[in-house]
Amino acid sequence: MSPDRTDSRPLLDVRDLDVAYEVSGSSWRRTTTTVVKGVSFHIDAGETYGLVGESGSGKSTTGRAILRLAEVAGGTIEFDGTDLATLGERTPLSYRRDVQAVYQDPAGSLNPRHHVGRAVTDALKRHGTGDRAERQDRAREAFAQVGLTDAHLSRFPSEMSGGQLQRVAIARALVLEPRLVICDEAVSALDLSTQSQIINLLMDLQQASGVSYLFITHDLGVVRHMAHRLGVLRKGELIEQGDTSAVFADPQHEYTRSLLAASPSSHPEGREQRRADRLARRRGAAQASEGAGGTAASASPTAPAAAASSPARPATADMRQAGPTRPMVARPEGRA
Ligand SMILES: Nc1ncnc2c1ncn2[C@@H]1O[C@H](COP(=O)(O)OP(=O)(O)OP(=O)(O)O)[C@@H](O)[C@H]1O
Repeated sequence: MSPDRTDSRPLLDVRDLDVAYEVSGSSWRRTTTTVVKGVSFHIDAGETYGLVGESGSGKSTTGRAILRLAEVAGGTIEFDGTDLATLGERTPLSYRRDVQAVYQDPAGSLNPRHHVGRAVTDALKRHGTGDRAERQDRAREAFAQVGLTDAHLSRFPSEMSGGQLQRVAIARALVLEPRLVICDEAVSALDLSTQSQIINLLMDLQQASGVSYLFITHDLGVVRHMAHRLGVLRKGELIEQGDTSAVFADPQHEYTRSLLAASPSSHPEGREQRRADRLARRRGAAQASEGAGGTAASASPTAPAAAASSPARPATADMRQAGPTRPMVARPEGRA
């Protein structure tokens, strides 16, 4: 299913969000510190919104507020037109089903004594889905969707790799057919090749189901490939947001520029580009020493061309629908 929009209302609408944590346990004097300040953004159906910023900038806290795990001190969060503040203290099952999360450490959320298949069947059971046989069928289907086999269902977490466990976490989230998945550093702990596989898997699943992602990461390279739009958090404030390609091409804020400048060192695309640059330099040097005197560009059409033609692509990723060429989801008028 493609992410067709039938109306202009975003799936998630966060407005002027403040989140504060209590920093003093004293019963007579409650001291709080506001770590998310006046943050506003929206996510449309079928869209990926990247939330980036350095450590401690409030990315996870924003995700936690949407999941109702952190108290909203100001502003509103609307999901499909419903203000979460009106839902009452106990989060309704329907909301818990609609909004799922995938975290950095999948093993941490899996019971080491249970087969991983049970994580999926238990999720279905908690939400009252089907009988035992149906839940097992659904788990099998979900595993197949994320590239795992029936044999994986009866493995323990300790018998699986990090990438396989992340697939289990994704299967567990998606089997509930959520409308929004908050991916909080969901690929950060994976090696580059597995990271690319999981990113492509998430993008494929989005294409198939129309699910939206809030993709929280400090890795700008990942966001560049995943996100239709992105927001940059700094010290709890959203200092810049816009279409991913526009922000990368022309960052408006000095802080965004410094983040972008710092990102090549932490991402495969940077490594790939540096590798190509190194190759080009070596070839240039070799030519110079042979007395050819050619530049790297003239000496080696392939290396600089590779660097120039794929400035934004991780070396290991299958970027079928990367960044700017991905079909954009229609946005309501006047929105960032
Ligand atoms: N439970 C808590 N109680 C008090 N302060 C907290 C709590 N959780 C987070 N903080 C503080 O809130 C700020 C934002 O933290 P948050 O985890 O949202 O940042 P982040 O951008 O996700 O960082 P990282 O990339 O390191 O995960 C930090 O200063 C952090 O120390």
